[in-house]
Amino acid sequence: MAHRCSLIDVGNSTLKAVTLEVTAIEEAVAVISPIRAYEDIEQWLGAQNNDGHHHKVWFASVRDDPENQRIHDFLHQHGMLCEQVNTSEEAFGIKNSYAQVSKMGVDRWLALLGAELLSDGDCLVADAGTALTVDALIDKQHVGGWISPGLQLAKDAVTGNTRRVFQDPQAYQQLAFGNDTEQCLALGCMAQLYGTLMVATQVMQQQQTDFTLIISGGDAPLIKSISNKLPLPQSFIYTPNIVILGLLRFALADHPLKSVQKTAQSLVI
Ligand SMILES: Nc1ncnc2c1ncn2[C@@H]1O[C@H](COP(=O)(O)OP(=O)(O)OP(=O)(O)O)[C@@H](O)[C@H]1O
Ligand SMILES: CC(C)(CO)[C@@H](O)C(=O)NCCC(=O)O
Repeated sequence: MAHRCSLIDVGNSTLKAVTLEVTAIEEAVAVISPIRAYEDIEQWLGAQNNDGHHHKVWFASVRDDPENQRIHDFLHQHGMLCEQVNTSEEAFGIKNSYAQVSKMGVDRWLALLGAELLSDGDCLVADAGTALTVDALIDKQHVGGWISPGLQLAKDAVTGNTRRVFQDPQAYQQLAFGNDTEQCLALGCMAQLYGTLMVATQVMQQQQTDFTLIISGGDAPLIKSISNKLPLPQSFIYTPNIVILGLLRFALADHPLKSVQKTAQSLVI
């Protein structure tokens, strides 16, 4: 019999949530109404749960406990089972490199676990969200990573600490020099984002030549739009939300890896 489960990724700026219909026969999964706004989560969860069927929620968050507790309390009040996923030393055969694993953001850990659903071999996982994180995975071992400002944060850092630099909301999809303030700032911060990816690729190449670069997060479409101008590895993949794919592994932990990979490829959120 089919049952439902929901996956919730509480990021620094936005929340992403999706409900899956899991069928026992084909182990296929259908997506139901994804959302992005933290304020909408209670109404959304209420709507997912109104058929009275068994409903489990897999939840990961990089926010503070009071914000997480609010979601836990709501789920508890509505009789929904909730499993919070945290960063660990090892999961699904993938090993963490942190000496203190609890310090690593669960979004980075889930990105590494999700990467295996898109690429069978070694990979460099970039999540271009509020922060830009890059993490390297070789032979199922997390080698290490970087945390740097995301595109919007980088622009805010400059305008927040200067008097005469301003930004506009326009997306500049080019690798070029600018000719006015807003354009110089936008193109400069984009170049910083691309530069981080290019240097990460070079550092990875010192250890492994055959790997896939996976680019995810809210700014992945912008990076994709000029990827033909970047010296990136031969093999690269764009995916909207790799953190949700990490959660999918836990939700479908008893399904064969191949069918979870198939689900991951059809999961657009
Ligand atoms: N519809 C959108 N809503 C919010 N941000 C968007 C949207 N489309 C693109 N962006 C870009 O995505 C970035 C935020 O990415 P994302 O939504 O992945 O962040 P997040 O999950 O809150 O952050 P993080 O992954 O660091 O926790 C912003 O810097 C912005 O430039
Ligand atoms: C780096 C961010 C902010 C990226 O979302 C998150 O993963 C986080 O809060 N990390 C904690 C520090 C660490 O990962 O080492």
